[in-house]
Amino acid sequence: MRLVVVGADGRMGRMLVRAVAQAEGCTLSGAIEREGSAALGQDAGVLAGLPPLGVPVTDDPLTAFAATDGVLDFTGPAATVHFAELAAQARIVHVVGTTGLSEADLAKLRAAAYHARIVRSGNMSLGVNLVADLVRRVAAALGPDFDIEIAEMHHRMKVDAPSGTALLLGEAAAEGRGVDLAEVRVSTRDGHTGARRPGDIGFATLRGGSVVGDHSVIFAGAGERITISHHAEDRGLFAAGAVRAALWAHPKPPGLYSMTDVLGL
Ligand SMILES: NC(=O)C1=CN([C@@H]2O[C@H](COP(=O)(O)OP(=O)(O)OC[C@H]3O[C@@H](n4cnc5c(N)ncnc54)[C@H](OP(=O)(O)O)[C@@H]3O)[C@@H](O)[C@H]2O)C=CC1
Ligand SMILES: O=C(O)C1=N[C@H](C(=O)O)C[C@H](O)C1
Repeated sequence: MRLVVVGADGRMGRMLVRAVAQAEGCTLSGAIEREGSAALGQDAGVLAGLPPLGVPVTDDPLTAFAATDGVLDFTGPAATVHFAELAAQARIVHVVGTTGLSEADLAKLRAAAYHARIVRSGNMSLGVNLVADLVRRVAAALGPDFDIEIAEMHHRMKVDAPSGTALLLGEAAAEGRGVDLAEVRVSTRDGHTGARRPGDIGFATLRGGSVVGDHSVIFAGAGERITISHHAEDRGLFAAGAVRAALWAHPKPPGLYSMTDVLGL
């Protein structure tokens, strides 16, 4: 399968280039960065710390998408919406790891999925998706007597909050409880907040250093507390998941899929 990496000079972009180069059955057919990027013209393999792959970074996604089977996209919301339109026109696979997408962005992805095969997840690792399944079942089993709080910590350069993974875990908890996350989500607390509203799902965001991704879902009851945690130690996890998602989606009909579909959970 031919794959293009967009945002090829980013933290995840470089990991994706490595994962594609090392995956059986995949070749890197293009590497994209934005206009004016210092990475333009450089070999994507060399940028990723590999021997040259003969794939220079360009700012021309249209040409790259016309000669590929799929695109791996861990960039930013505006770029991802743009790439989704181009991937739909080219009828290719679009793996979206980008987080911080708004409801309007998601609606555009849903529209693009009439023509493209899109796999989107706030976290592409097997471990987090297994944890989400566990959280859904624990939330259903414990019921509303247990308060649910989700804590996350990421590196100092992360720009969106709560993390995509925290929201994915929140969705799982809400689903287990049979409620809509939007109705019960509390993302900030500051000042005289009053007592906790029963049924709320709270989020706490920490940022600092080089943390790849830590998440904990806390079920706090009267006299006992259950904590389910995941610690990502290497971004290679997410890149491997993205390549797996692209290979999985290649023969599928157009649609919007998740890692739960890819992993068969
Ligand atoms: N779902 C998952 O499993 C994971 C998701 N993520 C998400 O992936 C995203 C990227 O994270 P990370 O790699 O750390 O961020 P980086 O900022 O390191 O990388 C993003 C890259 O995309 C580039 N980019 C942005 N806009 C465009 C554009 N229009 N055209 C081409 N390139 C563009 C950026 O260039 P420039 O610097 O010039 O803006 C940058 O090189 C985030 O949303 C993050 O939350 C991260 C890890 C795992
Ligand atoms: O920005 C990151 O780094 C990460 N983003 C994703 C998220 O928002 O959950 C996944 C992972 O935790 C790393």
